[in-house]
Amino acid sequence: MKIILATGNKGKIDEFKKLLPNEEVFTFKEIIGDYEVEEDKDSFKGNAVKKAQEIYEKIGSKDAIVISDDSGITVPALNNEPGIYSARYAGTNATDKENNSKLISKLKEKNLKETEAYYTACIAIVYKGYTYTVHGWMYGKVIDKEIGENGFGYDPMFIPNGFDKTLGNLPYEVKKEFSHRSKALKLAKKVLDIIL
Ligand SMILES: O=c1nc[nH]c2c1ncn2[C@H]1C[C@H](O)[C@@H](COP(=O)(O)OP(=O)(O)OP(=O)(O)O)O1
Ligand SMILES: [Mg+2]
Repeated sequence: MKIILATGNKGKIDEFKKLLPNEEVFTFKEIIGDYEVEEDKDSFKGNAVKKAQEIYEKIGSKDAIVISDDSGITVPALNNEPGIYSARYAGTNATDKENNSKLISKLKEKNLKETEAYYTACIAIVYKGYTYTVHGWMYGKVIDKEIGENGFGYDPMFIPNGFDKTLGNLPYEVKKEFSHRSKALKLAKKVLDIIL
């Protein structure tokens, strides 16, 4: 099956390719080149739907299977920041490093060495003009420093429940078992089984 990912995030693309080893996975950039979808909705679902629908329209083939992912990390002790603003926490086009530094300063302001946090992923599928959405979550805590180089984004600051290391220091096999993205994609595969 040919699947087109409506994402420009390299970390997500690597994970989707590992999670879909038996499918032909393309990124939208390989098909239509550079394109930016404005993420102006107020939920992961709103932005995931917008990204998948806009890329599906741009590609212009009814039979294309387009999959988007809108995701982020929520820290209840910081009034649920950064949430849907995770990618632009430190400003438009902020790097992962800059976003992590901002989260670290926010935690330090509140003297929080560690606190509960969770990742959310909403995956939207668009096929034959119809849109389907599924969600997945991963629970754990964030710490006020970055440890390890594995993963991407906030992973060096995130310790999943049941572990004592950050995702920066855990192999991808662990993240693959429990991640918000893996869980959402399991549901997305069930949707594809039904609609294709
Ligand atoms: O597994 C994850 N491990 C670490 N960090 C993560 C993860 N999942 C999402 N995140 C963070 C990265 C980014 O700061 C934000 C996603 O923002 P989000 O708009 O969905 O993605 P993006 O702008 O990087 O790429 P795109 O919109 O093209 O899919 O949450
Ligand atoms: Mg984005």
